[in-house]
Amino acid sequence: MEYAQRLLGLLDAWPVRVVLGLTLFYVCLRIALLPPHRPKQTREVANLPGPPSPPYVGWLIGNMGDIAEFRDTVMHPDWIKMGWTGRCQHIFGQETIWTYDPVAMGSILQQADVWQRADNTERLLGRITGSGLLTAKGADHRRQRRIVNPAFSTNAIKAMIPTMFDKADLCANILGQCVDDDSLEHFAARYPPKPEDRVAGARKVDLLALMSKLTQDVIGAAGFNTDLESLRPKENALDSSIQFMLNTLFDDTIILMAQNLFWSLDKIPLRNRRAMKACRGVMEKLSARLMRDRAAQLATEPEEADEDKVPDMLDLLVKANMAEREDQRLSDEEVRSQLLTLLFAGSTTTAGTICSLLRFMAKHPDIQARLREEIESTEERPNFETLNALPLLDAVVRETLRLEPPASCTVRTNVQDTVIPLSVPVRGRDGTMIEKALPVGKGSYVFLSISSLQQHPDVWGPDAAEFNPDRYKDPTIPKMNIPGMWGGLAAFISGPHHCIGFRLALAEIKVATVTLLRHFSFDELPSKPDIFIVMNVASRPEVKGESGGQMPLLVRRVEATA
Ligand code: HEM
Repeated sequence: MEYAQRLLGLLDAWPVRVVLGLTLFYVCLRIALLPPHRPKQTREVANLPGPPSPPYVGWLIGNMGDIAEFRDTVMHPDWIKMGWTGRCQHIFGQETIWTYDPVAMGSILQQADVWQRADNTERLLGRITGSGLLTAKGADHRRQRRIVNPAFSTNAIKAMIPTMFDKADLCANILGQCVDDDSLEHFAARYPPKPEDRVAGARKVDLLALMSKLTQDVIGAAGFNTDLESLRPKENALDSSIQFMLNTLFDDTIILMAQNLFWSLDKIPLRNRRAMKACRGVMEKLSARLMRDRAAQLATEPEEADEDKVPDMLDLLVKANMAEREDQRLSDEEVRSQLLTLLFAGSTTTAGTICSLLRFMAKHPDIQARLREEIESTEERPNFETLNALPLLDAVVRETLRLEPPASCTVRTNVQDTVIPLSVPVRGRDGTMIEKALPVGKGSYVFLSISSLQQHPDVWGPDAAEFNPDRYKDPTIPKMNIPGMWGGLAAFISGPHHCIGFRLALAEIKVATVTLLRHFSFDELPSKPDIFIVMNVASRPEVKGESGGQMPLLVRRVEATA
């Protein structure tokens, strides 16, 4: 009794109260924020190699420190050395398995019914695009994909090439004005040039801004037969809302991740949340107008006039909206979401890739000169076949997508206990080898690191980290079978969710490169800003010390350099 009274007496001391209060708060927080589901951890997963969690705050922040430090490649180089498959910890004790073993990745991506997109990825994408292809699952996904597929066939892409050149020419005109004329300086660069970047006959230009406008207009014109008017040297609501959203999306990374894990935090009105809502509002208004106009047009068009016409994306979507058979029909909401998905997924990824490619050209003037020579050896507007027959252009696009893929990773979670096949054995924490298969419990998160696979020296040679388009002359490269759709790369992944727009993207990147390199040369800025790629919805270039996405390069007219 006396002992209990002495213990209670201790509560009068304020340090004891503070410690007890904090402990109680921590316990309540852990209970309130328990992740939605915890996978059953198998012995083999527990034994996977991986970085230790930091002391004291391990449960709270996991290995986020390492992840944040390497936002561009996503996987910390020290982790890569630990094994092709391993495990790390996200915030709030969320365990994540990583792999860049090509056999494991291929098997996971192929079994889309067992391995689905992770809820948190879907929730984030769903806020932007609604219930389109990027978020649909199972039978819904198969139905949506079947309906949209014809708009991405080789024939459909061939028919889009002239439109792509029209838009690329318009883009080149604006770029020309930016180079020649001070009046467009505000349009050309996000930040004014430093004194050393003011070079006669050349201009600092933010190519990300321009390429984003170009790729939006290409989707508008080629996919929806509509001028979205992003490529105008004036404010455009669609472009501004997309850029504002992308620039704010990862403002509060930890809170955003927490919101994606816990529904209870979803209502915090962060700036990025408001930006997402505003952007979705602009895109929805636009898609409602597109649907209304096309439905009216289809209703008045005589049926037989359609015979030779390759249907565009909007045709297919609006017709599916009117279809009588349920397995061929898309609801109003699904059509709207599909439009948002195509507009969004189709522009951010491709714009980033064109920027990366131009920067590689700026860093490697010798390759830029060789590529320009190849481009000048062909006609002004090469057709689909000729575009694909330019070997250096193909190798440069491949090398760009290898080193800076717009989606540097993707995450999957399994709906049942299963086994992941491995082609590269892993040494476990206890020193034993995990050889051919990794049993995993239902609800595991697996992080598929596209970048790590695409930059591994065992696959691409000792100079894997370097930009070297000539590596593809060696027929033994890549040295492993990569689970991908094109060029021996994983950039467009494989399986039922592989990128539906990969042919369109490749054609668009090539058309833009041919047009821009014919007329302009690209150099790094003399002030040598530290440009790095950050994870966003799609990877995005930024400059150290400056806010928002941008790709500033020094641009001059080719005639001026001759
Ligand atoms: C360089 C450009 C591009 C790259 C590297 C790229 C990459 C990818 C990747 C990796 C995925 C799989 C995402 C996942 O499941 O985790 C994907 C899906 C998708 N992409 Fe692309 N993409 C590009 C351009 C485009 C374009 C131009 C469009 C359309 C106009 C597009 C539309 C889509 C759609 C709709 C999906 C969802 C497919 C499904 O789940 O069935 N992408 N893309």
